[in-house]
Amino acid sequence: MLEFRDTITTRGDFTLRADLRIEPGLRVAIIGASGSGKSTLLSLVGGFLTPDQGRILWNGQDITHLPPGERPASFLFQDQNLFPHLTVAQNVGLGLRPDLRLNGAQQARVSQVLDQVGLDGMARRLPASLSGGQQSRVALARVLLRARPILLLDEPFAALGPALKTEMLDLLSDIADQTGATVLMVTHDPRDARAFATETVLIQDGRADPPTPTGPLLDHPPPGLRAYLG
Ligand SMILES: Nc1ncnc2c1ncn2[C@@H]1O[C@H](COP(=O)(O)OP(=O)(O)OP(=O)(O)O)[C@@H](O)[C@H]1O
Repeated sequence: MLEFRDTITTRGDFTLRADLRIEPGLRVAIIGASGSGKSTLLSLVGGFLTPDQGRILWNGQDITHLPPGERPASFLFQDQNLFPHLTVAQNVGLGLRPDLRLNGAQQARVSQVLDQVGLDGMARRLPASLSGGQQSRVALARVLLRARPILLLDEPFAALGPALKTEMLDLLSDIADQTGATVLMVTHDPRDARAFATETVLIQDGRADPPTPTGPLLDHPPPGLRAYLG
């Protein structure tokens, strides 16, 4: 279980408070207006930010001050953080060893996850020679390989068209099923939240609310969310 215990985080004039729990294996959407603190919440889990007060726990362990590399989390950004000078296989292999000295078994595992995300035959290509959807698949293959218990996604597929986005969300669901990961996904699109997330954390007025079931929240949004959804 992921817990925010009375955290208070300030960034300039902005303050975000969070006191909530997320059950293991849950898929959660993070929604809220622009600038409400969605990326801030993810950064607190990923270790890129530390709260001024309060604690963050994973399965009872205090991770508040752990550096990002020691957190139980993988991060997927919109730009997919691929290295342009590395091949598809190397970009994925980074998930296992940052120095890319993979042994035979590790190389075989890279091929296996590339197959799983539909990129067989593309191992030696460079990211620039791939479509946007294929680049997303490379990033997902790396996530699959790392198999961290928490997956943090900051609008990962916002640049893709609707059909491709649905395809990627389905693939992400499969990966979450396979790894049993707890997934926190920032999205501006309520359809993504409905399609992917069992529960949703709403951020408004400087506070991240505990997760509530996505369907009822979007069917009967509180006034602030209704204004945001339009
Ligand atoms: N490095 C920073 N220094 C000062 N203030 C910051 C910094 N980064 C973010 N902020 C402020 O923190 C607040 C929350 O930012 P955050 O990026 O978490 O919002 P968001 O909900 O993810 O926004 P968006 O939907 O536009 O991406 C904003 O008011 C922003 O101006």
